[in-house]
Amino acid sequence: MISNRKIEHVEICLFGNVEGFANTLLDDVVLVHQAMPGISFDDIDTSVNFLGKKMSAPIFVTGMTGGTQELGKINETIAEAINELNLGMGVGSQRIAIEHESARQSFKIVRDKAPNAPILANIGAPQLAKGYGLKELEYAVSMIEADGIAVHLNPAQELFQPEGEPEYPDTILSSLRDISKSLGVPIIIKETGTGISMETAKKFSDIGIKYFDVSGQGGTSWIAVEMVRDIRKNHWKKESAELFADWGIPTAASIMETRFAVPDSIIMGSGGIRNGLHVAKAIALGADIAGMAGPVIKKAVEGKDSLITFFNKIIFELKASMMLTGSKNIDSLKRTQIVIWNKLKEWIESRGISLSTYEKLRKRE
Ligand SMILES: CC(C)CCOP(=O)(O)OP(=O)(O)O
Ligand SMILES: [Mg+2]
Repeated sequence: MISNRKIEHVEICLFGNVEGFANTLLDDVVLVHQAMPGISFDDIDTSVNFLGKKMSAPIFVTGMTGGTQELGKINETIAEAINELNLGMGVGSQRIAIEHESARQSFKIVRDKAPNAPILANIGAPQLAKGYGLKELEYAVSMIEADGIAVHLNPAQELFQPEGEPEYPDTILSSLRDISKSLGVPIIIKETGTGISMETAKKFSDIGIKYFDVSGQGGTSWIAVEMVRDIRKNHWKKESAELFADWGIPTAASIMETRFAVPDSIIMGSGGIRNGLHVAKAIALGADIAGMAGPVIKKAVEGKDSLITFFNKIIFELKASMMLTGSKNIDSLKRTQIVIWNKLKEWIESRGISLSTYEKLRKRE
């Protein structure tokens, strides 16, 4: 029963050991301190526009859950918090709500509680290879009056999921190209903890899709989540899942690869973003906004106030990073001076990305 998988996913993300298998490489990005910042803390403006709507800060809760009454409660708490703070959020895969009418309210509650926020619908790419088309994506969007839809790419997770569907034929690309022409809202290509490469970003920009949620390695490992499910079921894949638990492209590298491959893309830097300094680094490195999931759901189950306190801490840390780099707003943060060293420098050199070329793209010159 699909709802069992939905509940297991959340329970494992909350209480399981599914992080720390890998590294975002954000530690290899240093924001250069400016001792004479030229701005005062209270003058800092963290607002951004995303999906045609204004957010108070470049912080987006990426799609996680939905499908049952209790999972709907989590969506409700997150929606109340992002509504109060003028942030944005996505929902978890709506496949369950397309297949079961009873699951719809757990997603609809998000728009009810956040009437003006930028909100993303969510469908998995495997379903596009198994008959889903414009009708299903339009239904997912209309269910929550979404401003866009995240199509999640999760081949690694499907490979190790006991009941997984590791089916990613190129027909998904032609189907998305056709759907994007009539859908009416943008399609965001969203990875799920293993990151987007230059080659993958290019495949989607070639069909006119330029929104990416990179969801790189370094946060929740969805291979590890499915490994836990394999172990519980004593599934033969469990040991192989452990071998691949740290598979993927580190978040910092994936932001750079996507920006380099598609200079005019809109990038959500996500995967292991845990604090406001990570948010600032992701944006300085080349993302337009930052995405968070794991830490948000952990606070959401403590209640709205706990989640709001958490977001306020993140926003303070973002503003502190902006103060100490002399960045008065998010556009200037995108152009602030950075150092890229250690493993991240080795990664981009071995991938043929020239730092001088990248600097121009990063600063949108
Ligand atoms: C997107 C992923 C991180 C979580 C959902 O994976 P899933 O295969 O259970 O999603 P579906 O219900 O769409 O198959
Ligand atoms: Mg799936």
